[in-house]
Amino acid sequence: MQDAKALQVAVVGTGYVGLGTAVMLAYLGHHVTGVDVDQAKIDMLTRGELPIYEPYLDELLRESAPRLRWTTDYASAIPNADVIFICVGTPPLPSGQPNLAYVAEAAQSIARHLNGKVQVVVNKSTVPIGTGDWVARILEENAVDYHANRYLVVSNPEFLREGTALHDSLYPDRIVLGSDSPEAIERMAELYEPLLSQDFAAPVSVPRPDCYTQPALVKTSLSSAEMIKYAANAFLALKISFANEIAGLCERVDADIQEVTRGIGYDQRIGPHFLGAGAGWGGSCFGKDTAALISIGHEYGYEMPILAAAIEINQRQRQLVIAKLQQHLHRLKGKRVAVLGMAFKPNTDDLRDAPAHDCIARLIELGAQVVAHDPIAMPRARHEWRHLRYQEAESAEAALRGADAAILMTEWDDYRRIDWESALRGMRHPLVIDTRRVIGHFGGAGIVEQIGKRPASRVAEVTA
Ligand SMILES: NC(=O)C1=CN([C@@H]2O[C@H](COP(=O)(O)OP(=O)(O)OC[C@H]3O[C@@H](n4cnc5c(N)ncnc54)[C@H](O)[C@@H]3O)[C@@H](O)[C@H]2O)C=CC1
Ligand SMILES: O=C(O)[C@H]1O[C@H](OP(=O)(O)OP(=O)(O)OC[C@H]2O[C@@H](n3ccc(=O)[nH]c3=O)[C@H](O)[C@@H]2O)[C@H](O)[C@@H](O)[C@@H]1O
Repeated sequence: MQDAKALQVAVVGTGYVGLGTAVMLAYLGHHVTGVDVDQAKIDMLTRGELPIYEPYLDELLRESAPRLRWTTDYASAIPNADVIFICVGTPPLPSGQPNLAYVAEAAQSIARHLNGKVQVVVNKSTVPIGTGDWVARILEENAVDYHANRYLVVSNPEFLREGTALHDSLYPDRIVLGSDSPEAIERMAELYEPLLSQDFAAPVSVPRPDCYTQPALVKTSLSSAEMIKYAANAFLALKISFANEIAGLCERVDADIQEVTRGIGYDQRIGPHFLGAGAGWGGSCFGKDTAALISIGHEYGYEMPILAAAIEINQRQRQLVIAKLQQHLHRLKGKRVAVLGMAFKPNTDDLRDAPAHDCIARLIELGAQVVAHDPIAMPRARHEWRHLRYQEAESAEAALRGADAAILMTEWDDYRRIDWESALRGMRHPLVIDTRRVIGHFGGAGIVEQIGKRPASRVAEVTA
């Protein structure tokens, strides 16, 4: 716990972002009430159980428990709050625009319980530019006892990644505070003061990373902060798509994308991160946010061809996995294909827009028999992917046994520990499409094909 002035905080929405925010702020010493409309989620949290899998969340939740409370009742959370965070979902509509219905509902519910003293309402959800002003209007129209200049709106975008959410919350590169009210920015800086301080005492459960540097505090207008979030995600998605595009050419010109990205990554203007070629990006945000940015551009008659290309390349990567299987096996009908990894990335059980989903769906469409495994996400997939007819395997090795081919979709550490030479020997046809560069040097019998690798070493065919 830190020595900062403790503020009363309400966090509306207890998904990845809401939980990360609530637990981090409680650790900083603030008194936090998490509000959600999902009674089952609130019941779980009240019992000390977690609705999602996220490393370190359990430990930090327990460490901060005395300052955390969970409820579905806005009336018990909002009136006393100095700062109110909106962390509800903004999922994509078929048009590409984000669905702002949950933000609107949350803002209306908050408005009904504002108390007339100065309260800061913070948008942490990813929302189109202009939403902060729109939320301010909702507060104004729905506040029971409205006082001008009492409800200050701030955009404080979230940059956490699933799987490392607590590290990203406690040790961010930057904190962006966008508001047209200096008073609101001041209160937010007060809230984050412990994180910005040299003496920040890191929690035992989430140790400070070796490369830690103090976060930058970026103060901007409301609109710039909203734009920063979209621009950041779009740029990261773009980097990955760029690496994937170069990877395709590498395969054709006898180069290796991993060597190429290592070579360009040392250039400080480029940097080594987010150049991992493979099955492309997935998850709940890159697809949604690139589509949203394009749709915002459309509203202003402004085309964004780079983003459109990034999305197209990303879709192509998912198809590439199946194409590689077809190159080797020709017809997939009746073939048994092992799918290793279902979550969109390791260390999470989040399945939203996971590349594995589209690959499994396509394999089933082509008549293949799919046997899938994921160390953490299988129970969730049982429910969320019940429309897909695949079999579950109790282990990766069991999935591989007797398979005609395997596709490795998520780079879980468990898959690095597999004895690949022996696993390939147990397959009916020893072929693995390793989309995440999990399998290291391979000299056994079989074919390990990796994305963006020169053909000579891509096919390691050695007779046993
Ligand atoms: N998942 C991630 O890693 C990140 C997400 N974001 C953004 O943060 C926002 C939230 O994302 P997630 O946490 O993934 O969402 P989520 O879908 O996991 O959770 C949203 C929560 O809000 C609750 N909710 C919906 N309407 C409500 C209402 N009226 N009152 C109270 N609770 C309500 C839902 O029941 C749910 O528990 C989105 O805009 C997303 O783009 C930003 C950075 C990272
Ligand atoms: O707005 C959000 O929701 C978040 O979106 C991403 O975080 P997240 O989606 O949780 O995970 P990432 O680590 O960014 O991975 C996204 C996808 O890109 C893929 N990826 C990532 C890196 C890479 O080099 N190559 C690559 O294909 C991953 O496998 C995954 O499918 C951003 O990294 C966060 O900063 C942001 O807050």
